[in-house]
Amino acid sequence: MTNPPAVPDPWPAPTAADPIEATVTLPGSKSLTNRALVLAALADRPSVVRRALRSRDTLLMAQALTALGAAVDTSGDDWAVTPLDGSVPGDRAAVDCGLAGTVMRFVPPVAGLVNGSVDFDGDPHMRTRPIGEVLGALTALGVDLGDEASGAAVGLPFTVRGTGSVPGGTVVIDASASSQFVSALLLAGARFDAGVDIRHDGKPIPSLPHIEMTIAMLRDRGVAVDDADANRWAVAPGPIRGIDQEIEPDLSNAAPFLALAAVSGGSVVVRDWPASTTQAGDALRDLLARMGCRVERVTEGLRVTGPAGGHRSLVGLEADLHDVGELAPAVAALCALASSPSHLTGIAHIRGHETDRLAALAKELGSLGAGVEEHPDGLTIRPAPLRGGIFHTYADHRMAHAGVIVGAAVPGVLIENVGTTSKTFPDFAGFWSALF
Ligand SMILES: O=C(O)C1=C[C@@H](OP(=O)(O)O)[C@@H](O)[C@H](O)C1
Ligand SMILES: C=C(OP(=O)(O)O)C(=O)O
Repeated sequence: MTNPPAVPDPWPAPTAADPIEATVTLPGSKSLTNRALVLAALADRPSVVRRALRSRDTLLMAQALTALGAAVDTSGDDWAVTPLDGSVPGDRAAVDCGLAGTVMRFVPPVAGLVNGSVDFDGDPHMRTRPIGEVLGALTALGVDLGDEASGAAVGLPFTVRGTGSVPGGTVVIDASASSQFVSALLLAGARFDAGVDIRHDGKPIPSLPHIEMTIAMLRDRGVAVDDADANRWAVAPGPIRGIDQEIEPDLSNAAPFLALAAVSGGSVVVRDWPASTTQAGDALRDLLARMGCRVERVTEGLRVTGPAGGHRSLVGLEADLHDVGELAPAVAALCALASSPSHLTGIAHIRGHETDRLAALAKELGSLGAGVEEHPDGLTIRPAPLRGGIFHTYADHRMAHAGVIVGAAVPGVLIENVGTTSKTFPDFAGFWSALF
């Protein structure tokens, strides 16, 4: 893999002098790639993950599964995966979770299924992201977390002492902080001796489309999942079939590109937009239409055309983003550029994402002049003239996306650490600049 050229820090976000007309082919979905890798590592035969996303989160996942004894060939666009062989090479392994929620939540249940100790840690901020419910559940399901010195582990760093099998069974968790808690247990659950039967007890679970994605991918591989009752999921014990899967483009990462059509009054086509999908990013079709964009399927993919006059003609949005919280930073940036007020609700949980996104959006959009009020579970955003300035990202790829959207409309926006976009997008700055 060739490294993208170095970009200055802070990085001057390009501003659209004219309506942008572009057709883009976006890299693969992070959520689909990392699920496909985990399932391939647990499968009964080799798999291929076609058009895999090559980014920090997915390479960390490939490294983690390799450390546990799988083989992942990441040399091309299609990644061949040889399943785990039952033992951690060298009996002890270290897993770097970086800032990837999917690595921190999805890999520990897998570590229980191999023989050997696995030490988990990650970026400094990762130590604050929630995981305690998954660790508590794993203990209840018979996994040894080996934390006799400190009592029950509640976050990074922690160690899983795998024995090669997990008894499994019934477990109750509170997944109101992250849908990934449920996905984590479901992904590995078929390989537990008794499978897994998960009940959620707590406030509503966010990001439900991501649980649907997990279930659909398990069923594609022959795993029986019972999701007939709300807040309960049961996976029968049995093999996970190794398959070839082509990864869809990342529809959440389509947000800044479609937003570029919206703010510039231009037209952007995202190639290969799936006809049906479990990706949360598909909600952009509805959200952008409600803000005044024309959204249509065309032969090549999905076309969004911004209103004549660009962002000054966008209307504000009343939206509950509970199911699609990862879209909130890009949507908030569009709302800051719109001509009427917006209320974004249902997203308390995004305070536990790569950074406290509600606080970060209020601060950074506010520092450029936007009228942003922060609530416990959302944001109110009122139209106000915006100005240039530094936009801090807090190591959050989606904060960088928010910053470039504002920068497309407002001259003089400087993105601090735009390189943080490498979490889910290779050379985002180069790709974005090429559109202006
Ligand atoms: O399972 C997944 O792939 C994801 C689930 C969601 O997490 P939360 O449920 O923590 O919001 C989403 O925001 C994240 O970007 C990816
Ligand atoms: C919340 C996100 O990521 P993670 O998978 O690290 O939770 C995100 O990408 O918006």
